Amino acid sequence: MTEAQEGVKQKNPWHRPVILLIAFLMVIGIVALVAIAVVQNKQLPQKLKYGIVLDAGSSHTALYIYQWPAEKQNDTGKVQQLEACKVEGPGISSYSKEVTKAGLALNQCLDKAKEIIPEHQHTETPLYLGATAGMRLLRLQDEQQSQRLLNSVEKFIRLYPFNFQGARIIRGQEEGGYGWITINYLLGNFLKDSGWITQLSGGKDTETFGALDLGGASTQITFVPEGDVEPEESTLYFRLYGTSYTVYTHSFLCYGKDQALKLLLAQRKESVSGTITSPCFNKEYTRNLNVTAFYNTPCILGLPNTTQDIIKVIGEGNAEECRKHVRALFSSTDYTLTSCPFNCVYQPQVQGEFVAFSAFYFVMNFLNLTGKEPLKQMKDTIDNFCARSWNEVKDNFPKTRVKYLSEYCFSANYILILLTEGYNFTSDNLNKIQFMRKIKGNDAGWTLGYMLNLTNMIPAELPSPRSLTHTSYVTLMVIFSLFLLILLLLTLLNSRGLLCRAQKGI
Ligand SMILES: O=c1[nH]cnc2c1ncn2[C@@H]1O[C@H](COP(=O)(O)OP(=O)(O)O)[C@@H](O)[C@H]1O
Ligand SMILES: [Ca+2]
Repeated sequence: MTEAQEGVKQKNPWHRPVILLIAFLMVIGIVALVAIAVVQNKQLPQKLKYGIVLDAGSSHTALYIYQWPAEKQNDTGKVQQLEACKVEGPGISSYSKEVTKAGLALNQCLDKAKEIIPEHQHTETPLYLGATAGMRLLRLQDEQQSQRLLNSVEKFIRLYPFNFQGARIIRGQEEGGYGWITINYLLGNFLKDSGWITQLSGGKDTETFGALDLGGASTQITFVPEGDVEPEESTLYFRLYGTSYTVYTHSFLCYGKDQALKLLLAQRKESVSGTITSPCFNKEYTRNLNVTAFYNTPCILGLPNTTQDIIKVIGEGNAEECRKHVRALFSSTDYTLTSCPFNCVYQPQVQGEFVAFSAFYFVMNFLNLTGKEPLKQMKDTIDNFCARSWNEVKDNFPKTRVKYLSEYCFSANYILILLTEGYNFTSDNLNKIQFMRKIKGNDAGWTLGYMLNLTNMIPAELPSPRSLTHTSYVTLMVIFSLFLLILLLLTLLNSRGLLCRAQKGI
């Protein structure tokens, strides 16, 4: 050993352990980097799974195909809608007199599902059919007939190779609850970030959004209230991803927009000439109602007192008056199946954000009122639309279905009163409602939540994290890279220091 080297060793007695430590830390850093990259980028088998849900609504049936990666079925937001197929013709409850036709009508959409889903997966693909308020009403009218209809539909669906789980009429509470699950699942509200970092720091729970669903025969409101929920029949308890939710829900049968229109027109007194006037239709609009067919619903107790088979409805186009008629619906006990529907039904104060979908969206979207417009602007827009003559409206919207177009004046006023006087939204919190048809490419509705629940795809507890979120991945990579860089610099500085000292012969 030279004198200089001896000197370095004596003046820097710690240099060897420091270098050893730095080398050791560098090795750890490199191993960590490689481990993170391997975990994050490990090849996951790409098997996809499928599920089918048929939404047998009062006005029409729709078939939804969902798809998800087999290995990630318990993660939130992994299930995606692959296809929505609208079944031709009316809802299945309209086939009560010709039950075999209800199933036949489904064949186009079921054939489409056969084409879309790979053949070798047909038998493992679950298929559910849930019928809503149209069938609830038919069951009230004639329970046996509604069962015959469901049996006939089931028989037809069994001709297909899918793993059919049966056709049933879902309860109003389920319809509300599954709609709430769907929107919050799609918005990612059950779990903001399932990555390691978030979970290690306590896993933040996000506020859920309330769900407002307006169908043809019923409407549902579902949300997590601030205080306690009562009574029991309006309470849903969910444990999802490690969090417990107590949810208020109520479904108003007969208060979907099609049944509500029947209730509204049944209130009107017919004139001697067999006509009724209604402020809820545009001026110059006329419609002939076949009395037996139109009023054939258990929502109306008995047919209106009329001598005619056909009643002519004449529009007056007056939104202010229309709202008075709608208001009367909410307190009337004359015709409604559920007497005293809104004032007597317990509902906690609405709170938080809401998503309003189905007919809420269709109607408000038509009137360009989906941008959280203030109440006054909503009223003005609706008033102006109702005041337009039917001929002008028809000319302006030649592509819109006449059935929908003719009812937008009524539907919009109905929605306004339902929200403000039924559900008690005020001008201050009406802007908490987002009118949406789709969330991230998926239709907002009860079907996705129904399938997630029946296939046990929402775990009660938080699944153990398998890989990192992109943010966590990038953060860890940056931290370890910086760590390695610092070590590298330290090593360089250290060796330069040694060199200098060696050169200076210290
Ligand atoms: O484009 C549209 N414009 C207006 N209303 C629509 C449109 N598409 C569907 N609807 C309405 O949405 C409602 C859907 O109700 P659905 O058939 O789901 O009944 P349900 O949920 O009460 O069983 C019906 O009133 C239907 O007329
Ligand atoms: Ca519906």
